[in-house]
Amino acid sequence: MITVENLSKSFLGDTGPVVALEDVTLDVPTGTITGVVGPSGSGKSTLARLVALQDRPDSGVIRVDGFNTAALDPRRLRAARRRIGVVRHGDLLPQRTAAGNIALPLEQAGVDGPQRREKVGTLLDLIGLTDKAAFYPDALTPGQQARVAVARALVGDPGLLLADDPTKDLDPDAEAGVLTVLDRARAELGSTVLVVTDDAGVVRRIADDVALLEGGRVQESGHLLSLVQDPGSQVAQALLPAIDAPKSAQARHDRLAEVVLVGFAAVGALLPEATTRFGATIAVVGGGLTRIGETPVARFLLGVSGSHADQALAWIGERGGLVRQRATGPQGIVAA
Ligand SMILES: Nc1ncnc2c1ncn2[C@@H]1O[C@H](COP(=O)(O)OP(=O)(O)OP(=O)(O)O)[C@@H](O)[C@H]1O
Repeated sequence: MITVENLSKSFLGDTGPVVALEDVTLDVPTGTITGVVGPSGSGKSTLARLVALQDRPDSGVIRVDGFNTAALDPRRLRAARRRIGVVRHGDLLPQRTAAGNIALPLEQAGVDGPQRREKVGTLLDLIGLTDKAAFYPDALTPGQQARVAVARALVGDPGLLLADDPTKDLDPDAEAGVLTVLDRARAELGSTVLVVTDDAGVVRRIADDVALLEGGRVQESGHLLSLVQDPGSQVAQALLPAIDAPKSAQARHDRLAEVVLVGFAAVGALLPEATTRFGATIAVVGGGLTRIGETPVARFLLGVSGSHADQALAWIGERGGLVRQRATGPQGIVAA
């Protein structure tokens, strides 16, 4: 179990100190995937280096299995580092096969042959590369190499799997393959995973929890599916489809409302049912549909017309849709 409390870190830049992280506290619940997402320069890689115990904070504490790592002697610090499986890109040993690369940390730890083979076999299966066990890195695609790097980081059963930008430079298929592996590590091995990325799509695809980092500070954090249903959430703004409807389209309706719908039932059935029940005309004027993990989530700008338009919107709200009316009159919240 790794905890991160009140971390701050500055560097000396060309024109003075640069604050990379300021008072960052992060909860990475056991057995979940937490995504830290933020723009370039927000401090993500600095945070990843500190969590990997490759660098020290100016202040704040990182605890591994309850121990404050700042107070550990060099031997214990090395042991704490081994509890964190860091996915390292592009440094597979070219003279070792895929299996040999995955096995290396076990060899270094003195694990015997049969145990090594069993563990490496399990991980090759997890990353879908059992048939490529004897291939050398240069015979693997970049996506396959990235999956081998994840397996190597997992081989010591780390308390935390840490991946800084795990889909960097990969094409969409290879990216999906790496994210599937991280997802399977959580689901099948019970791994606790921290992913640092500037790609909202990575967070949408695999994260249970999210922290939004900006200017070295955590702006918002929490359970992803809860945050997207929070009308004031910056995470929702960053991760849900943008609402971009032309003014002319907006003018044609009695009511305009932003609606967030979560889950198959809500996304598939609420709007058609509201149409039938209230005799309203409901048009999707803007926004779109996405997925958070396996859950479909829609953010639409709806144009609603008819004498029961308000009732239709209130009814959608009562059934769990988050409805914010943008009205042609004064703006108000119909239901939340
Ligand atoms: N070794 C360093 N020396 C000086 N400044 C640094 C150093 N490392 C990071 N910084 C600065 O700290 C801030 C945070 O950098 P960091 O690399 O952690 O951000 P990031 O979110 O990972 O960005 P990117 O996605 O572009 O890698 C930036 O202003 C960066 O220029």
